Amino acid sequence: MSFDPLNHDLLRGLDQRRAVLGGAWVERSLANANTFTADFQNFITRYAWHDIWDRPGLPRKTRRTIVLAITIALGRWEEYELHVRAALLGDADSRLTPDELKEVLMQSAIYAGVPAANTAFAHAAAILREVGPQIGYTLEPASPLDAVHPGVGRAGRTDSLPALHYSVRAPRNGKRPRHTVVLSHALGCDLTMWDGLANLLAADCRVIAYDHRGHGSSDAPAGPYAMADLADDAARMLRDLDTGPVVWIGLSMGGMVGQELALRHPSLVGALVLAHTTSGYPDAARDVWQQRIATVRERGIEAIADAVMGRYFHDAFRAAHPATVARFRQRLVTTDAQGYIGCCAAVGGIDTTARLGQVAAPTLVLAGELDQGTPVDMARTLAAGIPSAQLQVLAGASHLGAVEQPDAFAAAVTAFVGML
Ligand SMILES: O=C(O)CC1=CCC(=O)O1
Repeated sequence: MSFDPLNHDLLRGLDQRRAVLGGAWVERSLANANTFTADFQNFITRYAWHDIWDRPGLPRKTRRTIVLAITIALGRWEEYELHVRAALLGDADSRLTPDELKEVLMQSAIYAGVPAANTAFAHAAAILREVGPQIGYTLEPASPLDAVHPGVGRAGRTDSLPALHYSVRAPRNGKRPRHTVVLSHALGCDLTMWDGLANLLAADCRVIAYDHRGHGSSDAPAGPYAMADLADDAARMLRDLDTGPVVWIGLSMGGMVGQELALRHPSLVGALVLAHTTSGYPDAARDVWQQRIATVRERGIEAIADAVMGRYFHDAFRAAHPATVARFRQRLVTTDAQGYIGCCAAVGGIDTTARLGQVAAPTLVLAGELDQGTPVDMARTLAAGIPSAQLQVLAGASHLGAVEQPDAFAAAVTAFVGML
């Protein structure tokens, strides 16, 4: 067997170390080695940089994150600073943005303790001041009083009445929003039904979610309401928030409000996603809405809750996701009964079919293959009536398709929004 004079592990380790920490730092460290430290440098290059960092099982970015968290937890500030700098300046695939670094530090505050995170923030801020110009980042003054959870957004209420509770997520990329998107929930739900989609869209859009009157934390005035009232509510909120034309994404009742908003306030609607919704019910179904109102009035929302869950989610979903169903059921039965009844009247009375031709906004109509509340035929009527509408049917979805099939729903919405 021939003897290979090269120590491949050492050379591989050096390559990896250069890739993670930068060539200049590694050359300096090699040049500074001496009779006392050279063995140790050789050892860590092979064992840390080759044996561990060269393992393909985790992406380099994940390994960077692990090192940051551990050095914070151990208070190894020299090593931490080295890796913060390297993480911010690293290659495009493995570098951390300042916002991602912030998230690592926030999480470390919980797992390693606030004093450790305090020091970690101070060191990282000093490094950001230094490398900011290289990575296009400027530390600006900002008040902790203005800080909001980025996964929830800034909550607010309209000054005008009935007061509507809403949340606004700013685009996470810090740039001008690509669009302002409004998420409008179904009957008996609230704005939290949109959390997943809202956070996805907030990558580059301003995202507003709100509670309809009679729902969530919005006011519940005495009913009955008409769909025009709910659309005028939305218009009022959008004017308060100075949105200009929005991409309206509404599911079921939220889609009905979207239609009426586009008809009554066309300048506020740039595009529409009408999901699991209808432009009108046949007479028999209108009677069913009147029966539902009577039942809730006499016996409360609890009396209809199981039937509603049966329409919102199909059997297999209910069996596989009992906690999700329980959460939506709890939301439904804790909805203000007067507000719920008021909205049932608006939903039962929806009647836009004859006016759909006036909807000018580009529209995506989404239907659930298994939806019994608003069957696919109702979606076909919408798509046929709205001049620039396209129809997409989500296979295997029932009424709350956005909850049953969040990925398919999000894919359809993001593809549509991406084309606007
Ligand atoms: O409550 C239902 O059964 C279905 C429904 C109609 C309007 C809405 O938002 O959900």
